[in-house]
Amino acid sequence: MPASIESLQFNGLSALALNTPDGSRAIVSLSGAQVLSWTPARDDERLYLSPDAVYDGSVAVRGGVPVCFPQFAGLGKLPKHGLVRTQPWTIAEQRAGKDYALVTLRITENDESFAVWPQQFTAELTVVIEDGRLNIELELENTGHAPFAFTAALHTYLRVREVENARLEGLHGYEYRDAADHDRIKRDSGDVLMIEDETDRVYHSVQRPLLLRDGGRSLGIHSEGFPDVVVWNPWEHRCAEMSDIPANGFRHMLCVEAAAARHKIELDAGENWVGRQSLIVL
Ligand SMILES: O=P(O)(O)OC[C@H]1O[C@H](O)[C@H](O)[C@@H](O)[C@@H]1O
Repeated sequence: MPASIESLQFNGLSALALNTPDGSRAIVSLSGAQVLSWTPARDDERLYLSPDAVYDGSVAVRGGVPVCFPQFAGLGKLPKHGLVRTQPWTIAEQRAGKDYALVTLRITENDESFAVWPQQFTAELTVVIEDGRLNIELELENTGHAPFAFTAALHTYLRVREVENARLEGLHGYEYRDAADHDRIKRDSGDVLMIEDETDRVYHSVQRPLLLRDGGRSLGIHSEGFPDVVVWNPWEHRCAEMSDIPANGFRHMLCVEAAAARHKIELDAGENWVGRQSLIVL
C-alpha cells in the first residue's frame, strides 16, 4: 500500500491528512498552511495543539506549526507574526509516493495583505512526511517589481511530556536576544537549555542541529535557510493571560522555531528564498 493523502475537516477547518504505509500521519490545515499534528510511525503525537485552541479564524490556532510571514512577532508595524497564519491557502501540489507523502500549499498577495503591506509575493509551504521525519519548507518569491524585506518563522510547537524535564541541546555558546528580559543580548553558557521559567529567546545565526530530549525520547531539529532559532515557553503567568491554552498547557509544549528574525531578508523583484525545518525521530 503506498502513502496516501485525504481531505478532511479538522475542528471545522479544511485540512489534508498525509499518511505513509509505515503508519506516520500528519494533518495540515489549509487555513494558514498550519501543520496541526504529526504522529510518526509507532510513536506518539510530536506537536502540541492546545485543547482550548480557537478554530473560527479570528485568531491563529494555538499549536502545531503556524507560519509567520512577512513579519515575525512584533518586529515591525504589521500584525503580530504577519499576515498569512489565519488566511486561506490553496493546494498547489499533492503527491503520495511509495513511502512519503507531500503537499504544497500556496498563498499570494490579496486585498487584505495589500492593504497593510503593498507587496506582491507568492508563499509556498511544502510538508513532507517520511520515515520518522517531518520536513517543512517555506519558499517565498517576490513577484512584484520592487524589492521587499521580511522576517519569518516556522513557529513549531513541540509536544513534551513535562517541560521541566526536557533538555534542548545545541545552543551552547550562541548569542541570543532575551525577549523575556528587556531584549538584553546574552550568550548561552549552559551545556543544555532547561526550561524553568518564562523563556522567549531569539538565538542568532545557529549553525548546529539541535537535539530535544524529552524523558526517554529524542527529536533532532535541523533547519536550513533560516538563520535564527527562537525558543519560547510562556510559563505559568503568561499562559494564564492567554485564553486559548489551559493553565497547565505550558508544561506540555516547547516552541523551537526556525526563524529569520535578527536581520530582515531582502528580496529583489523576481528573487526567491527558501527556509526549511526538519524534525527527525531519533
Ligand atoms: O500568541 P502568539 O501571537 O501566537 O505569539 C506567541 C509567541 O510567539 C513567539 O515565540 C514570540 O517569541 C513570543 O514573544 C510570542 O509570545
